[in-house]
Amino acid sequence: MLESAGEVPSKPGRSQLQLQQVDVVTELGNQYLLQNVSVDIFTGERIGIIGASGSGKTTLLRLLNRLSSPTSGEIRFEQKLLPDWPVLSLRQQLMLVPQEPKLLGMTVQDALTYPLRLQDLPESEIASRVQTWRQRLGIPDDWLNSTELQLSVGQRQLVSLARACGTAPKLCLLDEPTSALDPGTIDRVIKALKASGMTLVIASHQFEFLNQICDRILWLSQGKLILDAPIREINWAEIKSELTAQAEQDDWD
Ligand SMILES: Nc1ncnc2c1ncn2[C@@H]1O[C@H](COP(=O)(O)OP(=O)(O)OP(=O)(O)O)[C@@H](O)[C@H]1O
Repeated sequence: MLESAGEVPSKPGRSQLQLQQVDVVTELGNQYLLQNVSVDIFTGERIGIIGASGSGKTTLLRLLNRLSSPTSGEIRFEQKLLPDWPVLSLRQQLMLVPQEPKLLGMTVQDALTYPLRLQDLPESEIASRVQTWRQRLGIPDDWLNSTELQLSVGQRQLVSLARACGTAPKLCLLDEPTSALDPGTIDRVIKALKASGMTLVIASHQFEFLNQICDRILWLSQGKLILDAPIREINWAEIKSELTAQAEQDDWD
């Protein structure tokens, strides 16, 4: 039996991110990657996005970070349309941690401090934030001079999570953040992210992880939002069996 994250707050905070009737159509115009997606996300919520491979989870996260634009529909962050935000300012507040994190040739130490220097923070604040997130996520001293070539995928995931969280974004978009992490490290990530108070939107195939951290689940199927429900209403066994049946059907098609 999965132990859930708990009740959704009865009075959520201010609406922070809104999608209204969002469509994304391929360049050739022959396939919907997202179709008529409308969602309202509130400050401090932790949202999980589930769905089969290719169902549109990454497409949605990239849209929210303005790495791509919807074909139609509107997206607002803090009540302002995304195209009206200066892109750097938007990405500092609404940060994406991609599925395959890169350190761009930097050492771990430089990767952790670089985005904080871009924010012009005092050195003491930079050191304190790096230390805090290294401790929360368990990043040891002996990784600091390594580059991504010397790190495992899971180690890179942890570093890119620490790098993003250190900048204290208002909302963090996480694409498969724990896919390569061991169970003990996943527990540590859950504790750290919950304690941060950030709004989180997490795409993941790891139901146990989502169940422990999220208070609401969105289910995408072939680009359509087919479920938007609080965690207490989620029947994981049913979802798993539907996804398995769908995958078997896809194998036959
Ligand atoms: N630029 C593009 N042009 C055409 N098709 C695309 C483009 N980008 C993504 N797709 C397709 O869009 C669909 C959704 O992809 P997406 O990466 O969002 O899925 P996902 O749910 O994140 O999958 P996974 O769980 O495997 O990460 C897939 O069928 C993919 O092949």
